[in-house]
Amino acid sequence: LPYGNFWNNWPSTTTPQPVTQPQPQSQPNPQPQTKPTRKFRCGDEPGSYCGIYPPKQTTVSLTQKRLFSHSKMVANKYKLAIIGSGNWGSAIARIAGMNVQRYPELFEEQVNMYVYEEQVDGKPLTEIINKQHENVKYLPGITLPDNIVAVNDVVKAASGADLLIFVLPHQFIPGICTQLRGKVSKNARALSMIKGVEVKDSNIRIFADVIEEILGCKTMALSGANIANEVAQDKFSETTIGYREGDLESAEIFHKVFDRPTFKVGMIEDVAGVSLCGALKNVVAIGAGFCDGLEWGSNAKAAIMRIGLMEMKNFSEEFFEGVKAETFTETSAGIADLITTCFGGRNRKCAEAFVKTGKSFDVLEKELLNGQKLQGSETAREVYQFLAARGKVDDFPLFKAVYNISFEGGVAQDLASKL
Ligand SMILES: NC(=O)C1=CN([C@@H]2O[C@H](COP(=O)(O)OP(=O)(O)OC[C@H]3O[C@@H](n4cnc5c(N)ncnc54)[C@H](O)[C@@H]3O)[C@@H](O)[C@H]2O)C=CC1
Ligand SMILES: O=C(CO)COP(=O)(O)O
Repeated sequence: LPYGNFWNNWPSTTTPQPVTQPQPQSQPNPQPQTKPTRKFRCGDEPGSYCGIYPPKQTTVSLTQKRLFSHSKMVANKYKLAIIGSGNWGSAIARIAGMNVQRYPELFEEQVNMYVYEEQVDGKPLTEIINKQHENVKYLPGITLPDNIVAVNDVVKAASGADLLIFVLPHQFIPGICTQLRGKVSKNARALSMIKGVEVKDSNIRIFADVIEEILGCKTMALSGANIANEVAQDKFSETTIGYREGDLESAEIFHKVFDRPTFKVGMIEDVAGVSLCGALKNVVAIGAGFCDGLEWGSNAKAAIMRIGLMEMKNFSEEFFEGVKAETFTETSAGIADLITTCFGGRNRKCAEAFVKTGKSFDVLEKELLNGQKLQGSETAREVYQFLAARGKVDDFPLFKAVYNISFEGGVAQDLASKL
């Protein structure tokens, strides 16, 4: 693997490694040190830094020192709770459940997983999960580790947790966080895996900010090219943690929760960029699905993806501060997730069916997804409403066209002429 050098070099033992500082070479005419023009370089020469992951030696020593001297660590172990149990929620619970067993010195073994209770074949889903260790509705055929415990009360599920992972369809987050308000320690750290945005009139927020504001605990984001069924089968993929300015320490703890040989976790100091990539690529995937429904072929889909990437980046840079261009072009959360979703995701699938059947997205979600939720059509509506409130709709012709075709009766065949 060409990038194997810098994804992750976590040690297999907990023994701190000595840091070897590179010795300066004596040169007859030393040149003044020039800063690289790019903030991040990609390559696997020693010391290279792809922007996704810091170089090996620094990371190993820093991480070990910080994690193992952290006051929480000395007193007791991190307790993890997963808030959500859909297709991705269950896949990520499997990963986290295996990793907390891999690092028993760091984490408490039991991981509560909040399950929105429903009856499946006459039995509560929580009961089925706890007996069979399988989420038969949202991730059938995959065994969950037996330290994952399904809990149907979100406050009980989160009780005592130091690390909270939010992985629910975005429309349910405000309700869930309101139930949790005041019930979660402000010292807990949270991570949002939600691919969506919150829009209220001319205001827009990423869900890491929504969660942080309601619960009062530091929240970062994880997003990537992660079709849940593939991750659950241990097919290789990458993902990206976007962390707050200066908070690499928290990111490193979550890195321990998720990183595995087949699930490589990169990190970048850009919580907004990572979150917005995850939300906006779903709108582009609706456009890609329209292309498939129209049987326009690969060139057309590539064009939608190219234009979509530009709109994702322009939108994020215009309305959010500190977003990094390289999040879009160099991380799994950016270009890689756009590609996988436009080829293999639920949004693409339903948008293809939208064109072929003429049914609405609400109907198709029910008919095709068996309880799973579409995020892209709702995000298209929310982004359009936000842009309309800001008077900026015409600056984003793809987002505008996806909304028009999805909700205003626009003709899918006119997609290209609208761009
Ligand atoms: N499935 C995938 O491949 C991936 C999904 N994501 C993102 O992860 C987030 C969660 O998606 P999934 O886990 O796939 O969910 P899902 O779409 O598979 O499942 C829907 C979930 O919502 C729950 N639910 C239904 N009504 C509810 C209510 N009123 N309150 C609370 N929960 C309710 C259901 O019980 C179920 O767990 C989304 O933002 C999605 O975009 C991210 C990466 C991959
Ligand atoms: O986010 C995803 C893959 O990274 C899944 O996308 P869909 O919701 O379109 O299936």
